[in-house]
Amino acid sequence: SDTFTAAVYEHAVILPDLTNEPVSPSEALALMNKNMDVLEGAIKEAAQQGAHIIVTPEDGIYGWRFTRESIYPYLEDIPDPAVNWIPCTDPSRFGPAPVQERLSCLARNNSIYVVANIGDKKPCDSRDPNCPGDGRYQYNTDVVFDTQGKLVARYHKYNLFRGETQFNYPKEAEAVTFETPFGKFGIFTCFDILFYEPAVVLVDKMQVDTVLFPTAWMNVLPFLTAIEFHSAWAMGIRVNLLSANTHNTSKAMTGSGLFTPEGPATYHYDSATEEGRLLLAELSAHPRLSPTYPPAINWSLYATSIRKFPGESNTFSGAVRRDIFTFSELRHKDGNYTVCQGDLCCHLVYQMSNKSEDEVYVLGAFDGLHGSVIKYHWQICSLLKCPSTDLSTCGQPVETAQTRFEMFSLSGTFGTSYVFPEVLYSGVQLAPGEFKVLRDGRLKSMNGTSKPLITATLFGRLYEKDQPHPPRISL
Ligand SMILES: NC(=O)CCCC[C@@H]1SC[C@@H]2NC(=O)N[C@@H]21
Repeated sequence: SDTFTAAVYEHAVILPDLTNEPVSPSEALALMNKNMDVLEGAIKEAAQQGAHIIVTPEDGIYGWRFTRESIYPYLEDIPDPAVNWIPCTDPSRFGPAPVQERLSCLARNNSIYVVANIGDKKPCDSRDPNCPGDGRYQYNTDVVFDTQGKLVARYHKYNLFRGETQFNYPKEAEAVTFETPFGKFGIFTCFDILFYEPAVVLVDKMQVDTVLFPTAWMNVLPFLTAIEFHSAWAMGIRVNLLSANTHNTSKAMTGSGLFTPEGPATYHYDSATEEGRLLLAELSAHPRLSPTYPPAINWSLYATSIRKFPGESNTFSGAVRRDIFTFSELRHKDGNYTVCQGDLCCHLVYQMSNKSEDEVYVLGAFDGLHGSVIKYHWQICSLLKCPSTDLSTCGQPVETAQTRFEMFSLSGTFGTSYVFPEVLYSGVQLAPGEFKVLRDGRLKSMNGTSKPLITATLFGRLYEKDQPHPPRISL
């Protein structure tokens, strides 16, 4: 098929009680069944509306707040899909697997691919020098069941986020793919999206059409809210991304969407209620063959071709969380500015619709390692609203703005082809169809911004300059 209908469900996960003591297997299953009751409603609704595939979130079946011991009753042995297994029709083939059985039956009975995130356990012993002291590996795992209920994909999360001490790192990054009548799919989870393996490998080497992305993403302004970064990643790397976030406002987790190389097909962001939300859209099954598939971008062409940048003036340093940016204030209603840091020079031409005395915008540049334990290299050019007129606040989070722009054009001398274009409007809203990226690397508004602007950012990743991960320790 040329197109298919995809669904994601942002699920307000029912959490386990806060305890370090392991619960019994039946108590664990009772909690997981409560979550699967809700997911069942979403899966049935999606199937009724014609969806071919539905993605549910990371941690969506058992939540979080676990130790290595307390998550154990929630885990199942998940076999390699090569065994050709339909848990719905042969539930005890590999020992007790009630969660896989229920997910498989939901897929089979509703004729829909079901994507879920659960925990895998693999026993090991002293013949394996890396075997953890408690005799098992535990993995944060995505599973996919096809329309017959067959297990067709199993992916062990490679880039665990801080605090996921209940899980082990897999030895190697797994590039998991599977074919469907509506394109080739790849899968990874949450923090993985910021790294080369397996995310970029799936797109550039394995040439998947669509990435399945269960996530539990805490929003971080100004550059890493879920909808902002995930839509930018789909556009920058030019693939479909089906992103299902967990919904938990106290942890700033919200923001799911169906993102395409051309922009968001649909998205959801709700920091006010505790409701889940089902999203559906019709997407191209083979986006690379679509007439609207965007061309490859030379991200530094325009900025390096400017014969002489307008001189840098009045720059100052400011922190975006722990990253020290070089900023320059946009002092006038229109103009052009250049700001440099390290090997990166950022160039902005802009015209504001209204310049309010109460609002300050800056152009910022950052070229360096981000992160404390895992250090990975960012190159960022950003047009950014400051929270107040006090310049020392620039870089701190801001959710609302009043200033619209007649135009902006942002470019930079990036040393990478992996640059993700972000535009975020007041109220943490995306700007579908309102900006484009030119082949020479300029991020341009098309007819001005329809809403006030929080940030327009080119977020570059220099994967080859990332510091090696600290040892992937097994406990
Ligand atoms: N479950 C996960 O793996 C969450 C990791 C992604 C969260 C991203 S990484 C950088 C930002 N910091 C956050 O707290 N959220 C963002």
